Amino acid sequence: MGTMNINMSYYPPCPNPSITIGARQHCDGSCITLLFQDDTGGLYVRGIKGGNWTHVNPIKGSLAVYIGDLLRIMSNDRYKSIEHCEAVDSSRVRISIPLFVISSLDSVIGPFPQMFIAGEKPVYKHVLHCDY
Ligand SMILES: O=C(O)CCC(=O)C(=O)O
Ligand SMILES: [Fe+2]
Repeated sequence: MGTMNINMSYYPPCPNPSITIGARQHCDGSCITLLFQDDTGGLYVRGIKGGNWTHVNPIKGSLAVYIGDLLRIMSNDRYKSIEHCEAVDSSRVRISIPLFVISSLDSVIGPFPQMFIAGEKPVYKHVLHCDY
C-alpha cells in the first residue's frame, strides 16, 4: 500500500532573490509528484543529463507532474527522477502545493522484474522503504 503527503509552501518575496536559499536542487523521494503552483512561477527543472535549468511556466489550472526516486528505482532506471529547485520572487509571494505519492515505509522497494528486458540486470537492491 502507499500513501500521499501534501505540502503547502509559502515563499515570501525577497528584494534580492539571489541571496535566498529557496528550495535547493533535489529529486523527490516520491513515486510521482503532482504540483500546483500559483502564477508567480519560480519552479525550475533540469534534464537527466544535467545542463541548463528550464523555468516551468505556470499555466492556470494545470498541475506539473514529475517522477521521483521511487519510480526510478521500481523502473530499474528506465524512468528518471527529475532534478528541480525553486526560486523566490523579488516582489510577489509564491505559493506551491506538491502532492507526493509514495509507497508505505514498511514496504520493500526495488526494481520490478517486469522492467528487465533482454537479460537486463537490476540497478538497485531491494530494501525496506524506511531504510532508503
Ligand atoms: O515549491 C515547489 O514548487 C516545489 C517544492 C518541492 O520541490 C518539494 O517540496 O519537494
Ligand atoms: Fe521537490
